[in-house]
Amino acid sequence: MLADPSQKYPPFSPIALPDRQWPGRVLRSAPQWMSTDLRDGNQALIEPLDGEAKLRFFQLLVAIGFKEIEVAFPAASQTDFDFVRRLIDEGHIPDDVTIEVITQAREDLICRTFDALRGARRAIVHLYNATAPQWRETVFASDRAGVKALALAGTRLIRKLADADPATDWVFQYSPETFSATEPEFALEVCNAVIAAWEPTPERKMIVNLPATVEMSTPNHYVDQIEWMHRHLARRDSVVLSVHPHNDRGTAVAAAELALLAGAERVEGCLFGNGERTGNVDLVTLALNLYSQGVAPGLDFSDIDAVQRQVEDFNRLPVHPRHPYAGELVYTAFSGSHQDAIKKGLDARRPGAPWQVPYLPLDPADVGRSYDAVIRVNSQSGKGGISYLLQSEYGLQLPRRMQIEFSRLIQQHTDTSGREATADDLYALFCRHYLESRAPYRCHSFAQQRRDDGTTTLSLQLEQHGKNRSVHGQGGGPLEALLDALDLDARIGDYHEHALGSGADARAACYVELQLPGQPACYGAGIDRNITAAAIDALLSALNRSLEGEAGTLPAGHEELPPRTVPLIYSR
Ligand SMILES: CC(=O)SCCNC(=O)CCNC(=O)[C@H](O)C(C)(C)COP(=O)(O)OP(=O)(O)OC[C@H]1O[C@@H](n2cnc3c(N)ncnc32)[C@H](O)[C@@H]1OP(=O)(O)O
Ligand SMILES: CC(C)C(=O)C(=O)O
Repeated sequence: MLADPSQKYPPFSPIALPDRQWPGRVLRSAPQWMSTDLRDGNQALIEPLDGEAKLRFFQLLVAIGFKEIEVAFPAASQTDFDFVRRLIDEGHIPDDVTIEVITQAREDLICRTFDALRGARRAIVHLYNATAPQWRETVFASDRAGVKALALAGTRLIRKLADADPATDWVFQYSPETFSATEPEFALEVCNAVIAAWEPTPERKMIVNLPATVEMSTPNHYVDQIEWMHRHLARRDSVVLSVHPHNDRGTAVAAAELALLAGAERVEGCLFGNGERTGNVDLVTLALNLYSQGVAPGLDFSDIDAVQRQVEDFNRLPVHPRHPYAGELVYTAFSGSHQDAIKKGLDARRPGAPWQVPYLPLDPADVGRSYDAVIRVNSQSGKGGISYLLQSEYGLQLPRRMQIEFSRLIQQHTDTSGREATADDLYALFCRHYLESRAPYRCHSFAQQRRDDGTTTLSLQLEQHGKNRSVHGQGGGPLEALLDALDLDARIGDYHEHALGSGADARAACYVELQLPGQPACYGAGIDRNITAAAIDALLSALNRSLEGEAGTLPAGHEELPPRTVPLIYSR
């Protein structure tokens, strides 16, 4: 790269528009959408769509809700010509949908375009020619007058052919291609000449489409150009002002949104931003940006995954995992503090209340995504995400201090593997560390008795260091009785239980925090249909883990047991 790029890349010269109106405005309604997936998108594909794929793509666009669809450049290829004919001849165009086709300003191409459209109920004929100095000189070897004459000749021929075929409701669209690189007063001169030649009326409007064929500047400058045109175009009430931003600088979405503030009424683009080079503006993002600001976009992305799968299949191009609203990872949080905040936000949701989940601008359910995908766990994750997944996928509600302990274990695991841990991985690790910690102590069977004085006696058949033993103990509840039976000088800190499932299949999940003398506290867990069995297993799991040296995973400041706030165990 150059140390000083200013000679090679002179900066864009913005238009002067000190009284611009667009910055203070707010978008309150959706624009007229035009999908050019089958034209601008298609011309940018490594393998352009065949007729069959075009038809299925067209049907997808109709199902999403597009009312204007640019279907082809019919004079460019037999495939495109035949596709337009097929749409018309086989009656694939719903009454409320208008097809659009593009043509250069060349007589033979325009005539062929009309051949393709014969018999259409309604059609937009889209004429384009580049107007910027570089194209005037290099492509057309011409000048301003020549380029304007080209546009006028094309317009007049289209008008003649349209007038000769009144059975079709013709709509005319003109695009000064390379508009954003064109001197504004020349772009205006050409557009106004074309408008005068077409003579649109408020009842029979024409479309003037102002493309950022190549994105030349920050969006504010493009939008100043749009507002200036909006103010100066002739017969403004007879013109639908349209924009067609490309994404060379990565700001096409911003350019389109601001252009709508500046007076544009229509946007042309492609799903997921397919199109020449860096793509056309992404209509999915534009629509869902509106939706997440409370504006109905008129396009339906309720099953965004299905739309994405089909578009990837048609275009043979992947949608980026971080693509706004659609990417595989966009409803996912890996980092601990985000997961914590999302979990709290999801827990606090009330039906009918405004969506207020931190870090998620859109409810994933509205686009057919599930909450399960919201949180994923890697080495950057904290207890919030881990416990969310364990709870949502397996119903396990770990107490807070145990969440901290378990998240340390998961972090060791993900640090070592360098990989994401799925909910299944988390559960497997939970089983391995807690539920399967069955040595040196394991309970085979027990009998419990509750006396009139409120004490519990417990008799157990235990396996201890590989040997079977019978032990007996008593206490205020089964856990105290178990400590007594084991003759253990240990303290029980936290105790937590909840049901897993319901009805006849319900099981109890118990979590016990135990501290052996001189050792850090440590959790154990047990799950059983019998609640006392689950509690005994949980205590023995904590004991085994302590004896196996698994204690000590609680971080600094958490080693000491807190004062107990719950009774050691239910008395039933
Ligand atoms: C920005 C956009 O996306 S615009 C749409 C662009 N899409 C496409 O080009 C895809 C389909 N195009 C094609 O298949 C071909 O270009 C065709 C069939 C339309 C024309 O093919 P060809 O006749 O071989 O011409 P080619 O594409 O090389 O075009 C160059 C000629 O067209 C002229 N031309 C280019 N654009 C236009 C225009 N809008 N109006 C009139 N003439 C034009 C050029 O000046 C050049 O003329 P020259 O040969 O006298 O120098
Ligand atoms: C012809 C126009 C609309 C175009 O595709 C572009 O400028 O990118």
